[in-house]
Amino acid sequence: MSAENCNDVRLLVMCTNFAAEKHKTQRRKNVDKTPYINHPIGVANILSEAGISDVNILCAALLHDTVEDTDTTLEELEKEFGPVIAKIVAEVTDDMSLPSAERKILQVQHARACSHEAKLVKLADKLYNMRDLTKEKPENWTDERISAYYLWSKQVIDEIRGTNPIIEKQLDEIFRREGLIS
Ligand SMILES: Nc1nc2c(ncn2[C@@H]2O[C@H](COP(=O)(O)OP(=O)(O)O)[C@@H](OP(=O)(O)OP(=O)(O)O)[C@H]2O)c(=O)[nH]1
Ligand SMILES: [Mn+2]
Repeated sequence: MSAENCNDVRLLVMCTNFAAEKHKTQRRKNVDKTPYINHPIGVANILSEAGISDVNILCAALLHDTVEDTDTTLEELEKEFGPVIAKIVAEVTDDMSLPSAERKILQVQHARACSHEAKLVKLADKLYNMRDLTKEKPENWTDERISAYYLWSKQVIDEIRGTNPIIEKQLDEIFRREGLIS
């Protein structure tokens, strides 16, 4: 069954299954080595909780790290799930051939030009990762690296404010607690 003939529920299940297969050998960087798929599912859950019901956005959230972190290509996503979902994923995918520091600068520079759909996925991605950071330090991360992640996340978020008040309020609670806003 091709994506254009699918109902929304079918599409969501297909994307969840696709992401689970692609991330199946990956783990988060926490001590318990949580399965990586918890992250994309959690990002989609943040969006759903905030009232987002656009299936293309929720599917893009489920798939958002497949191209960056697995052998998945954008062409594959387009073939499986259509151009709308593939484009949102493309917008939130870093060029992994570049050094980490350069990717971080580019995220700040490119954030504002992203589509509304991609900005929503970005907000939820950063919220999930910062919540993880407040729960537990990733293995081998120094306090300085954690502080730098909060600071950089705020730089990205500051470029895309006005996208979703519910998620931005939750982000601001974290930034306030970290002393990055008053
Ligand atoms: N906080 C946290 N992050 C973890 C953990 N395990 C894996 N990650 C991933 O690590 C990335 C952040 O670590 P960095 O060191 O800054 O990433 P980098 O390798 O791409 O430079 C996030 O990627 P991302 O989702 O692509 O987002 P982004 O940071 O590129 O926005 C996040 O999903 C964990 O246990 N805690
Ligand atoms: Mn992510």
